[in-house]
Amino acid sequence: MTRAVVVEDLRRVFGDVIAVDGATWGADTGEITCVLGPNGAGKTTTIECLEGLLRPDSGNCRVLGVTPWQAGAAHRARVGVMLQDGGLPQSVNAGRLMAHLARLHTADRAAELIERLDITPFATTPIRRLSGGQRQRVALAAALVGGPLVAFLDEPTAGLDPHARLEVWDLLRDEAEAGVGLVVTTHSFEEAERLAARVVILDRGRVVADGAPEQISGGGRLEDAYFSLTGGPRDR
Ligand SMILES: Nc1ncnc2c1ncn2[C@@H]1O[C@H](COP(=O)(O)OP(=O)(O)OP(=O)(O)O)[C@@H](O)[C@H]1O
Repeated sequence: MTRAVVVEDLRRVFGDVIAVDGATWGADTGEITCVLGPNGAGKTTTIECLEGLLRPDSGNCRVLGVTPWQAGAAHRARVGVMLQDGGLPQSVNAGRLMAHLARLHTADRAAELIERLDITPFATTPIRRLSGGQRQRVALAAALVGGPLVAFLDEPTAGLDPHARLEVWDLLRDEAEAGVGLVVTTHSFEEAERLAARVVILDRGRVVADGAPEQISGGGRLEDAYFSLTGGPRDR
């Protein structure tokens, strides 16, 4: 079976900084893979290679069997992307944006996602006027509106209030159950423990753990395993 996402011996440097240093891991459809790691561990750089926004210096990436930076429009329509800073146009409102994005895809989930993510109360407000959490919800809806087979979500619950976070977790579980492969970067152990079938921990550009959360934590807390694998807060 072709894996939804394959990262093979990936390496990407920026000048003197080695952002990703020979990382190998993968993710499957129908489940959530959470990618954790300290600031600067190489999570966003890896995800940007998988989205086709960056080319690695060496190694390989495949998404749905395709090399992302060589992929055409048909591939891009099957892949949802939520960037860390939202990457949203600022002067349109969420309702217009969702209607516009829906027209670019054959699937149209705009109305369903607006309802599900409780966007209606601010759907006519220009995006630049929205709160950080409201903008996050719009960015997530925009990533899922075309009904992707794989979605890359960079810290989708960062800055969300507890209610919105639970709504997003429910939505992501339902997406996975419907067969979507979700790759979610996060700094939340709770999020990884609650959502992930698989957890990948990066540290200094390398994979230091890859497996089911309970496998990595050995039946204890994921947080403890994370600190022991990444050196712990006092050692950094
Ligand atoms: N365009 C760039 N130019 C120079 N350095 C970069 C660039 N992009 C990333 N880096 C560096 O590469 C390293 C990895 O960054 P990356 O954003 O991938 O980390 P991250 O794991 O996503 O971190 P965070 O948890 O803070 O989002 C960092 O040291 C960062 O400063």
